[in-house]
Amino acid sequence: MALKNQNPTETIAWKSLQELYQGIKNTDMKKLFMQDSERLEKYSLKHDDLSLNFSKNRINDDVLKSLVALANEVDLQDGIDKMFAGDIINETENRAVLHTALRNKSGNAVMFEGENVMDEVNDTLQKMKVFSEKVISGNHKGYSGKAITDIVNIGIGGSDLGPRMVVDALQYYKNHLKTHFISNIDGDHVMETIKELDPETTLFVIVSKTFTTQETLTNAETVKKWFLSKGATQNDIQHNFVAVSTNLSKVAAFGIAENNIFTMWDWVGGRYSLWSAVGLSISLALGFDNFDQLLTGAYEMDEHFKTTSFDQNIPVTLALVSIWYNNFFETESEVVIPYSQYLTQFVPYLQQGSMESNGKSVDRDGNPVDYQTGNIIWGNTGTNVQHAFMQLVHQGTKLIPVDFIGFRESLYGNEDHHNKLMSNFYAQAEALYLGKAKEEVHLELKTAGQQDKISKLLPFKVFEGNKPSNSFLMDKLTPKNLGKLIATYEHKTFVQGYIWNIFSFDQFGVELGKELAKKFLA
Ligand SMILES: O=P(O)(O)OC[C@H]1O[C@H](O)[C@H](O)[C@@H](O)[C@@H]1O
Repeated sequence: MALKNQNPTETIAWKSLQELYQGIKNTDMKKLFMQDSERLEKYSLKHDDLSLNFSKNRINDDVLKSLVALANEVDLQDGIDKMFAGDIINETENRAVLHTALRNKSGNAVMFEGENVMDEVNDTLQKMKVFSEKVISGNHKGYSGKAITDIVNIGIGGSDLGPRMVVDALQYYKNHLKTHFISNIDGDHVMETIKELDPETTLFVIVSKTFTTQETLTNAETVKKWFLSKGATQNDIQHNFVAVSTNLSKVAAFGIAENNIFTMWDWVGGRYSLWSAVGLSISLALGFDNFDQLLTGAYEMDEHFKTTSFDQNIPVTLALVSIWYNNFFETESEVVIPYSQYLTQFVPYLQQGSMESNGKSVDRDGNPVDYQTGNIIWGNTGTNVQHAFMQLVHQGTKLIPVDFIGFRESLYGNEDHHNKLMSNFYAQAEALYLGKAKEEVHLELKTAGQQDKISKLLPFKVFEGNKPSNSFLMDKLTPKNLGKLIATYEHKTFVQGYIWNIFSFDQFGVELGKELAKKFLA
């Protein structure tokens, strides 16, 4: 069944949010904290060791109630249920959206077109497990009989960003296999990556849902030529090349043996596909058990998302608060700052997930929307960003809500570093919230004996404050916690797209450039 079609701006809740916005837009959050001694506790949500503190936002109980009322008025629960049930909610492509089935650990069936998709999902997972174990143990040999030492993932977009990010984020858990990612059509990318590789001991994983993507096919052909030029034969391809795709005939035409194809399905969107065989590089690099833990974490977040009331629901709250700024404060972007160097690739990954999903300007009826949809997502890791772009967030003219992501423990246990890292994590949220008033700056300069400079320097040293942020905290960066975090943002994206009354699961906006590039090439 199709998703409901409801212009969010015509709801009663939207109107009351507009009124509430007028009342609260300039309210100092310090005042809100003073008025309610339980604010921090009330505006924090927990799921196992993951907590979300969203108290430093320009919201109060009335705003939250109206945001939840908005979700109810557009019948968000119906949308959630339809997604999990395998309804054709990707209507423009006539597809179900079932990435949640890929991590369904409940043991329950997920029916699509009269069949339980879990049978095929589990078969593919089993195939990934067996294959990964064979490669890791050295039992799977390259064409000349040597064990594999290097894995090269060739894919782009969702067939690159997810596996690349997870392998990088969880490198602490990695085995001896070296992993490389080739995505760009830029020939220097492929040449730079393969120059040190030994064709005898390298396994190429070609990942393309459609197997028609120009970048991936060009890179795969280049790599195949290189492989064949190094003394390998056509028949050797079966030992050193595998593919992940829905397009079995195209993969076969490339020369990859049927047994070396890992299937995926139309109901998995590219940007939601790391949980499928698209995650083969993850399972190879980290071992299948770690991949499975990633799935478990995502599954646990799915359960939370599906069954928790909206006012206690982490992805829903995150989405609603984001809509509050995007549509009422008219902020344009959100910055995401993980305090872990391991999460360097997290924002590029989120950018595709969020911006390719919700960068739409017609509603589910095909009419232009007259309100803002997809946010611009950007960011990088703390503390690096404090020495780069945070100046603009603290003192620039734009209001930019921030998501901070931190961990209570580091992986190597270096307390000195971790304490310093986390003191910065807390300090940034606090600085954005508190700011620094004129009086404070005045006193500071006076105490420093710089009275003569006060009149000149004071305005430059003032921090307006009252800038919003959410803070995520988890115990440690584990495969399971990463799975939860990714699923949280996936569901946030879904909720936003649902409320904005747009289709989040197509991406026609990428096509025009592709078509024109073909013309230019000709
Ligand atoms: O996996 P593929 O079919 O090669 O697609 C790779 C990527 O390219 C497309 O243009 C889309 O924008 C992405 O959503 C997709 O992930």
